[in-house]
Amino acid sequence: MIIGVPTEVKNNEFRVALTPAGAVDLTQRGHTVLIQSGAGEGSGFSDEDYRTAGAELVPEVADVWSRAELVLKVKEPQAEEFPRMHEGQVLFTYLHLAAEPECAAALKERGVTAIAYETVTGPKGLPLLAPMSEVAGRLAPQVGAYHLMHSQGGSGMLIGGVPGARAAKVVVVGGGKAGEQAAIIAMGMGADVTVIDLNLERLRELSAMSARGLTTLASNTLTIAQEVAAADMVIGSVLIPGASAPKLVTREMAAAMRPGSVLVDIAIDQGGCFEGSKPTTHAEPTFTVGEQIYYCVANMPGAVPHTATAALTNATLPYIFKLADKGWKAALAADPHLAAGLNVHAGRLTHAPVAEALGEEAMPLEAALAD
Ligand SMILES: NC(=O)C1=CN([C@@H]2O[C@H](COP(=O)(O)OP(=O)(O)OC[C@H]3O[C@@H](n4cnc5c(N)ncnc54)[C@H](O)[C@@H]3O)[C@@H](O)[C@H]2O)C=CC1
Ligand SMILES: CC(=O)C(=O)O
Ligand SMILES: [Mg+2]
Repeated sequence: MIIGVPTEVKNNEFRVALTPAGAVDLTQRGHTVLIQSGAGEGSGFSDEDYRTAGAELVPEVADVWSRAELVLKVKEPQAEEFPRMHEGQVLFTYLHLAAEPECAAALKERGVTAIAYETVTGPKGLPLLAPMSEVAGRLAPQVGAYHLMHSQGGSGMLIGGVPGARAAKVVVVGGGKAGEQAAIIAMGMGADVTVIDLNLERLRELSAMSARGLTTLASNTLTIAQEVAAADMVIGSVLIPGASAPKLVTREMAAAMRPGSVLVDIAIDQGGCFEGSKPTTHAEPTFTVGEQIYYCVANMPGAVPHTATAALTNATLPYIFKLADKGWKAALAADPHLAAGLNVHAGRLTHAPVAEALGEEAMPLEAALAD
C-alpha cells in the first residue's frame, strides 16, 4: 500500500504521524512510505533519517496527498487540505468531528474513508487518545501555573505556595486519563488538588493511587459550583466518547472565582466543558471572560512534539500495520475496536455519537463494510 505522511499545518503543530522507526517497519512489510520533506523536523527527525529508514521523500505536499492510498496525520484536515483529499482515500488521524462540522462536511464531500484515533476503543479505555491525554494532562498544570503569574494577567498565586502562604487550589473536572495525569502533576507541584468525576469506581482508583493528598468528589452541579468558586485553577477533562462535551462549568460558576484565576479546558477538542470556552491556538492560547483567564488550546501536545510524537506513534503503529497489511475493510471487519474508529465513509457519518452531535443519522458499520 502507498502510505503518505504530510507535514502538519495546524497552528503551532509540530508533531508528525510516523517516526523513522515506523517507516522501517512499514517498508519491511512491503509498503511504500511517502514523507513530505521536512515533516519530521519539528519532532527532531530529519529527511535523512526517513530516507535511511526506506521512505521516499516527497517535496510537494500535493504529491503526497494525490499518491497516497492511506494518509496518516496527527490533526484533523485544515481548510487548505480539504481540496487535497480524494475519493476512496483512507485517512487515519485525530478528527474530533463533533467540534469540527466543516471538516466533517469536507470528508463527506470528498468521499474519504476517515478513521479517528480518538474513537478507536480498547479493552480498557481509548488506546489512541490515552497517550495524548497523558501529555495534555501533564501539561495542563504547567500552563495553568504560568498563566496564574501576575505578569501573565493571573492572580499572582504560586501553585505550590510556600511555608506560611497557602498553595493554589486546583480542581480537576473529569478524572480519566488526562484528569489523572493533571492531578498527579499538580500535586507534585505542591497544589491542593481535588478531582471530580461521575464514575465512583474511577474515584476509588484515583484515591488508592494517590494514597494521600488528593480529594475526590462525586460529580453534581452543586459540588462543581462550590469547588470552582474556591479554586485558583480549574482543569476540564471530561469525555463522553464521540459526543460534544457537557458544559459542566457555567459562566456564573467561573465568575465566582477570584480575579485572575485560570481555567484550562483540555476537553475543548470535543467542544469544551466550560460554558465560556472557545478553541484557541498556541500562538494566542488564552482569552478572558470577565476577570478569569481561559486556556483552550485544542492541540496542546503540539507544544511538546519530541515527547508527543513518540507517545502517539507508539500507540498508532500496530493499527497502521493492520490497515496497511489488510486494507481498511478487512482490518475493521477483523477488529471491532478498530472498527469503532470509523467516522466517515462514502459521504456519510458512521459513528453514532458523532452523527448525533452533528444532527445526522449514522450509516451502520455493516453497511459501510458491505459497500
Ligand atoms: N486539548 C488537547 O490538546 C487534548 C485534549 N484531549 C481531550 O481531553 C478529554 C479527556 O480525555 P481522556 O482523559 O482521555 O478521557 P477519559 O475517557 O479517560 O476520561 C473522561 C472522564 O470524564 C468523566 N466524566 C464524564 N462525564 C462526567 C461528568 N458529568 N462529571 C465529571 N466527570 C465526568 C468520565 O467518567 C471519565 O473518567 C477528551 O475530550 C480528549 O479529546 C486529549 C488530548 C489532547
Ligand atoms: C487528542 C488531540 O486531538 C491531540 O492530541 O491534538
Ligand atoms: Mg480541532
